[in-house]
Amino acid sequence: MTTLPTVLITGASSGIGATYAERFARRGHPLVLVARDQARMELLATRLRAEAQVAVDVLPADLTQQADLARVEARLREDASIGILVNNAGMGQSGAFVQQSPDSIDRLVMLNTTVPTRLAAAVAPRFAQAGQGAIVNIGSVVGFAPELGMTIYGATKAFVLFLSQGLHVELGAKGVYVQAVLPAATRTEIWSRSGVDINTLPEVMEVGELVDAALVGFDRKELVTIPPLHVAQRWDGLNQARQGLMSDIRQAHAAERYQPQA
Ligand SMILES: NC(=O)C1=CN([C@@H]2O[C@H](COP(=O)(O)OP(=O)(O)OC[C@H]3O[C@@H](n4cnc5c(N)ncnc54)[C@H](OP(=O)(O)O)[C@@H]3O)[C@@H](O)[C@H]2O)C=CC1
Ligand SMILES: N[C@@H](C=O)C(=O)O
Repeated sequence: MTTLPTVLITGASSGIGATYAERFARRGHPLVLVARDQARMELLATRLRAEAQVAVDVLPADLTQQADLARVEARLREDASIGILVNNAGMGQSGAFVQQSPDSIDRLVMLNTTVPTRLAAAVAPRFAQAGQGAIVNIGSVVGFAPELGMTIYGATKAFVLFLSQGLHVELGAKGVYVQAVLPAATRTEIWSRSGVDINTLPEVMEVGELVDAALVGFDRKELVTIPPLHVAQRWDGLNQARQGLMSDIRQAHAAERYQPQA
């Protein structure tokens, strides 16, 4: 009998993370749940142990606190049963750019960028050494859309996409699978937590549909999975345009249009 890898999921107390926990439990994977709300994770863990007969550990952590983050990193480094990391914990942006305080900027950037990077860095050497393992990073289509006015949030999600692509380049050949999942508006608490009434959004995906679609991409070993993107060629076109742009970067001289006029 093969033992399925344990899945460590951050932000597992609600929304997308809790739904990943449920889906991976149904597939028979043991779980480690990470978030701040211990009572909520214990309830979920009790239900999943009973429903799916899997081992579920609860690891409470405020990932914006260095000591808590270090504990989760240590678990990822030392627990060889963990074979899948789902970097899902994240927060939305409350208010416009000019309303941000230094603290709110630090928290948002840390949770959405530093934390997934540090956790990936904690587990990657072990996965690379083993020649297997998966890192799933939850980005957002907002990372494509500065027009939406969620400047810092969108920038963090653009970072998550780049991080995932870079990790794929560095770790893919070593047997480590990396997936970026880019949801659009999905029915979770992130909206109320950031002061947005979800009922004002024109369209919202249900969280179960989002995670099931993301897992279709996971099973196909897709690098980038965008469940709400209905025309897949749009992504291919964007990627080709990016590669075309790079082929016209010649670093020895400035382009003709920037040559000072005599
Ligand atoms: N819902 C949407 O429309 C979209 C969401 N996303 C992304 O999906 C991911 C999950 O969000 P979603 O499920 O929607 O929202 P939720 O608010 O439901 O979930 C966020 C999770 O992150 C945890 N979390 C928040 N702050 C911290 C912290 N400081 N330390 C540890 N855990 C923390 C929360 O748990 P606790 O409070 O217990 O700590 C919760 O489990 C995020 O990265 C988000 O950016 C992307 C695109 C669209
Ligand atoms: N979670 C949303 C913004 O706050 C999104 O990424 O669509």
